[in-house]
Amino acid sequence: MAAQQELAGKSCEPCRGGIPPMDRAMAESYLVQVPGWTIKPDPDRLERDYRFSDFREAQHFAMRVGDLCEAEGHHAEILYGWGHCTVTFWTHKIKGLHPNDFIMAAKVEGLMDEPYAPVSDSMGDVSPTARRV
Ligand SMILES: C[C@H](O)[C@H](O)[C@H]1CNC2=NC(N)=NC(=O)C2=N1
Repeated sequence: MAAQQELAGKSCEPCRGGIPPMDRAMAESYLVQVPGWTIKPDPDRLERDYRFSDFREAQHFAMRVGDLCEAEGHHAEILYGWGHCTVTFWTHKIKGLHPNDFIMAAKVEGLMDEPYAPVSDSMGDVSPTARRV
């Protein structure tokens, strides 16, 4: 938990490539700092599936994750549906894992401590021209 908070306090550094992705041993040493996350292969990526009590809670979480990613300039793949949200990070330029991915995972963990607030009210303010058709 303390290790996770330390990781969450860091910021993502731009990764322009030209370096190898983390090897498994290094990745495992970071993984212990973000309990609940797992490493999936090809390319190596960091993933966690979160459970919620309904669709809107999962949607709310997915949107908060999206906002966090945009703020940090490091973006998750997000898949959500009724009662679940899967969040995946890897670093595209190096086709694998970078410390940025673990920093983001630790920050996403912090979102789980925030209270649920529905998003439908704020979405009502979206101008018609901004809507997708
Ligand atoms: C140019 C820009 O910084 C890059 O394309 C960023 C954007 N967001 C990203 N997000 C993730 N998850 N991995 C990346 O390699 C990545 N690269």
